[in-house]
Amino acid sequence: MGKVAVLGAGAWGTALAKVLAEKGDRVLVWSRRADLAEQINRTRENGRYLPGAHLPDSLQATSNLAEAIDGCDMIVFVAPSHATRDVARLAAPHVKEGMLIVSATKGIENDTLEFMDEVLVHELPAHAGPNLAFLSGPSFAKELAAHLPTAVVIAARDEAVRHRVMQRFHLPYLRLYASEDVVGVECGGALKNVIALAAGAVDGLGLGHNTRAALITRGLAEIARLSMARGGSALTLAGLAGMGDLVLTCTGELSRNRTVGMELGKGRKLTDILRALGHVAEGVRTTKSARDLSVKMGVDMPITREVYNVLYEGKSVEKGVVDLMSLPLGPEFSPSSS
Ligand SMILES: NC(=O)c1ccc[n+]([C@@H]2O[C@H](COP(=O)([O-])OP(=O)(O)OC[C@H]3O[C@@H](n4cnc5c(N)ncnc54)[C@H](O)[C@@H]3O)[C@@H](O)[C@H]2O)c1
Ligand SMILES: O=P(O)(O)OC[C@H](O)CO
Repeated sequence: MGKVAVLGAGAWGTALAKVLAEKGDRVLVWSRRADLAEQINRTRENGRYLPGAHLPDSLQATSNLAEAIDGCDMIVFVAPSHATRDVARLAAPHVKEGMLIVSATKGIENDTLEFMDEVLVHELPAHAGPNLAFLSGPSFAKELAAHLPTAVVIAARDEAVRHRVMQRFHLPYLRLYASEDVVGVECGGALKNVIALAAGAVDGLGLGHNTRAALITRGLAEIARLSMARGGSALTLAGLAGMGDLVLTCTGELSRNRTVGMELGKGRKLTDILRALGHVAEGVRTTKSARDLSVKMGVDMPITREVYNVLYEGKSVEKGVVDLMSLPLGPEFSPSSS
């Protein structure tokens, strides 16, 4: 077994670090906040982001990034997407040849419109390419930490890297599937959060199961359109990183993105909702990136557009629903239809 650096001490970083420690690795979790690192080491629990999950002694936390990476053979990037570039820049001087690099973050950067694949390749050009893998799929941190059976995808362009990373995470309660479609897996993970905001919003408005099912299905259609326009495979979106994660996030009560949507649907203000949430809801920033990407690439993404209008243009959820229902009628399946 080896030593792993997990860069990000939120709910997901802590849950994945716990998995790796239970598998037998020595794990150092990097927290940018020294007080959180100290609290994790003292109490064997991340009381701020993953309360109630006991952390093994082989998992330690540190606020020293160089110490976290020193001597490790795998680095897991799991900060929120808007922080990944900064974390990668801080990590870059310490990364050594041959280290496996895994991203478990789901999101698209604002401004550059880059997915984590592109961010990491740009910031770690000497290391990220062949050794880079992505972990995605339907997985709430709290349920994984409680050992509830979970299945996710490991995407990497290199077959040996896929295999090595799958072996590192595999436990009786965590099953991994391999994919070579990095683009599709990243699109599914990032864009399901946007659709979950919409699904939460219609639930918050009190609309029915028909509405939610329509949103999930048509949401998947527009995720697939963007993914295929970027070179991803349509089949990936029928899998764990596509439909699997979309269904989980649009229906699961643990979802932060769905919660934000529900509160919007009930008429609360976004700033108030985010302040009370206390965790990242990646869909809020990713909606802007996805909308900009859809305009730039000429891909029709009507649900994403309406979520953008609600979040950033002050449109009401009710009007967003009316406008989606009034779109021109057309075929269910077409590369461009809404
Ligand atoms: N929580 C889950 O169930 C889950 C599951 C799968 C994937 N993810 C993904 O994992 C990523 C992280 O989510 P999370 O649930 O751990 O978030 P979280 O809200 O629980 O924690 C966020 C963490 O990031 C840190 N952070 C914030 N800004 C930072 C910065 N600028 N630099 C360094 N660290 C910073 C915070 O201090 C905190 O430790 C997201 O992309 C999310 O979509 C989460
Ligand atoms: O709680 P959410 O909405 O950030 O979703 C968490 C995971 O991405 C679910 O797979």
